[in-house]
Amino acid sequence: AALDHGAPAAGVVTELPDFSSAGLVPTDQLVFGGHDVVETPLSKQVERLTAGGVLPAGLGTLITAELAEAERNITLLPGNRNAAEGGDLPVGAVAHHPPDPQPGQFGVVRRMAEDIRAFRLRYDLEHVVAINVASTEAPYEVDVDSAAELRMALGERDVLPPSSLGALAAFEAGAAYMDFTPSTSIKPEAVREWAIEKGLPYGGQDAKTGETLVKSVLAPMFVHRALPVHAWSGTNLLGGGDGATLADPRAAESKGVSKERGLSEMLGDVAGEVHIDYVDPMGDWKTAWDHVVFSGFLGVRMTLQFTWQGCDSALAAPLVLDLARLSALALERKHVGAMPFLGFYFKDPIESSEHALARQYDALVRWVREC
Ligand SMILES: O=P([O-])([O-])O[C@@H]1[C@@H](O)[C@H](O)[C@@H](O)[C@H](O)[C@@H]1O
Repeated sequence: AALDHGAPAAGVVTELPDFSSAGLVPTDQLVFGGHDVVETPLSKQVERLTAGGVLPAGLGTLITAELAEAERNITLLPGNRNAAEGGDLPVGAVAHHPPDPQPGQFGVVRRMAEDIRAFRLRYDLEHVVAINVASTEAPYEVDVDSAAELRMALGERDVLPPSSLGALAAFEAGAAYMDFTPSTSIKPEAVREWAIEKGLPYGGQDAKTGETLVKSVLAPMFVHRALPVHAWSGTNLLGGGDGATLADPRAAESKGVSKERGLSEMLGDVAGEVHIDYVDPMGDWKTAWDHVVFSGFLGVRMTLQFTWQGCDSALAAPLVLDLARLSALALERKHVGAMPFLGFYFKDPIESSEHALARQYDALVRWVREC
C-alpha cells in the first residue's frame, strides 16, 4: 500500500532494469495474507513502528483505508481474543477452525493448508507463495528419511517442528515455499521430497540483510586480490522481537550456523566468531561491527573494520516482495524443487555453495532471462 502511495521502492531488486522484461507480477497486484501470533491491531502496530522511526511519519494516515480493510479481514484462530473477549482484535473477528478429525501433526498441516487454499479462492489468485518470517527456531533433529516415512509418522507423533509443518502445508495447498529464517523447515530430505512429489518449488534459507550481505561482497575482494584473511570477528547488537528470540542460546545456535556458513565456504578456516547480543532499547535497529585481520605483500598485517547500522524490517521487507515475485515466476514456469538461483538473497543458500554476491546476482539474472 505504501508503494502505491508513492513511497520509494528502495531495496526492491526486481524493480531494476535487469528484471523489467521478466513478466514479474507488478507489486500493486500482490495480495498479502498471513498467520500471526500478535494480537495488536495493525493500526496500532503502524503507530508503534512510526514512533520507532521504522515507518516514515505520515504513512499511517496515507494508508488508513488499506489498514482498515486488512483489519476487517482478520480471522481469529483459537487462542486469540477479540475486543469483546478482552483482546485487541476487532470484535467481528471470529475463531473459525472446527476441531480436526485427523490426528497429530497431520491435522495441523491439513488445517494450515486449508487456510492457504481458502486465501487463494477468496482472492482468486493464480499463484500462492508461502514465506516463513516467523521467529527462528532451535535446531531440531528429524529422524525420518523419506516423504513416505514422514507421512506415516505425522499421524503418530511429533516428528517435525512448526517451520516444517508450515512448509508441508504450503505444498499440500499447491503453494511455493520460501524460508526467510534458518529454522529446520525445508532442511530434511523428506520435506524436500514432499515438495517434489507435489511438483512445487522451494527456496531459502535465512535472508542476508546486513552483516552477511556486506561480508559476501568483501570476502571475494580479499580472495581476488590474493590477500590472506587471518581472522574475521563480528558482533551484532539488536533489539526487537528478533533480538529477543535470539537471546535464547538454542535459537541463536541456528542463526550462528547460518551466519558463519558463507565465510567459511569463501575463505576456509579463519579465526574469529560471530556474536549476537540482545539490546532491548535498540528496538528494530541493529548494529553490526566487523573486524578483519588480513595481510598484504611480504606478510604485512593490516585491518579492515566496518560498522553497519540498519533497520531490520526495512532491510527485510523489499526482499519479501522480491521473493514473492520471483517464486511466482518459478510457479508460472513450473519449476520443481530447490531454487538455488535465489541464493543471492540468503545466508544459507539451498543446494548452492556460491556466496559471492556479484556471482549470485549474475546467476539470478541468468535464470530470469532463461525464463
Ligand atoms: O543478515 P545479517 O545482518 O547478517 O543477519 C541478521 C542477524 O544478525 C540478526 O540477528 C537477525 O535479527 C537479522 O534478521 C539478520 O538475520
